[in-house]
Amino acid sequence: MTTPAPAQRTITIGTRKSKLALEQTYLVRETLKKAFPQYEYKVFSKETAGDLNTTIALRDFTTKNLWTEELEELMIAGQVDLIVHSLKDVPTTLPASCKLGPTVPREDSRDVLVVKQGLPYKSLSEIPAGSVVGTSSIRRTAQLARKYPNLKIQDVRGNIGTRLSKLDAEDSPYTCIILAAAGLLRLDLADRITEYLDSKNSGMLYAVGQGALGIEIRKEDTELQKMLDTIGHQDTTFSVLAERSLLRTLEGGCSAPLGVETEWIQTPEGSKRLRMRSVVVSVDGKECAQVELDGEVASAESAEAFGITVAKALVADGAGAILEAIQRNKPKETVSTVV
Ligand SMILES: NCc1[nH]cc(CCC(=O)O)c1CC(=O)O
Repeated sequence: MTTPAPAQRTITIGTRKSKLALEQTYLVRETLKKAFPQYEYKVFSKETAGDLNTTIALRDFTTKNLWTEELEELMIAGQVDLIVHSLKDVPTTLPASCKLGPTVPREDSRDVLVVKQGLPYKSLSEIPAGSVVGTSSIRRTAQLARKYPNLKIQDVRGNIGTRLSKLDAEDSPYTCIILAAAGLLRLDLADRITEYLDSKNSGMLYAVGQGALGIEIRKEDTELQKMLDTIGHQDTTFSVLAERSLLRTLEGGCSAPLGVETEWIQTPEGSKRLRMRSVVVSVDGKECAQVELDGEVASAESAEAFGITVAKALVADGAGAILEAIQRNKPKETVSTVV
């Protein structure tokens, strides 16, 4: 005798409508489908406040959680069951009834240089003094001001495709722009990458969570939690927990000019440690706090504890004063979301 199949749950995945957001959502859907073929999967996409307003510099927005809030409301109301985000756009504190689950392997987390089509420059160090670099990120701006004080920085907004067209336009002011590698790679635009930036070649560190996906669910949804436990990639999950704990502890929110670089280091004894480089730079590039630490990270708890340890070391190195100065100079209630 065969037992009747249990009623099949349909899992609705919420996402923004951008090409990148949809690509990332399909990736999670396919991973889930492969591990749990017995479920039905649906995608629900929605334009968020962040997508709809492309003129105001994002750091002047006054609504919080530009990219995430509306989708979270739908999830709390039960209309979607899971949201796929670019993790770096997810605030460090979530609504009380939501949480992030374990996540899939991270894409390349570095920033990249993209040079205007037709120009010969091969690296950031070759860009001539006085050239205009496009970025709207306070983190990229501050680090560029510190390492490349002779370059000029100008806002560039819009999704990745829009930014590339703005760069390549004949009358464009930009010589180059800085983007996340992950977005370009996921959109099959690797040929636009001129140089991968890191602590060694350019001193540029990336945003907390960059290149990773944030998979958000309702706290009470133990079924989906278990499914994510199965597909989750532990190295990624632990590194981003540590990075987000660092950011949360510094309390700069997304507006902190905080750069990180994490990597797993194999010890001679055969265990692994998480190495975290971190930097907080004043917007003009004149002040800088930086710390590199290795941490014993073998659980969610130790990952979060390590983030706090790095935050304390950064504050001891002067990060507190830099962040306070930024808070003081900002209009009240304003949050920056371009990271
Ligand atoms: N802030 C926008 C944003 N959010 C996520 C990505 C790219 C993908 C990622 O970092 O995961 C980008 C574009 C960029 O910074 O170039």
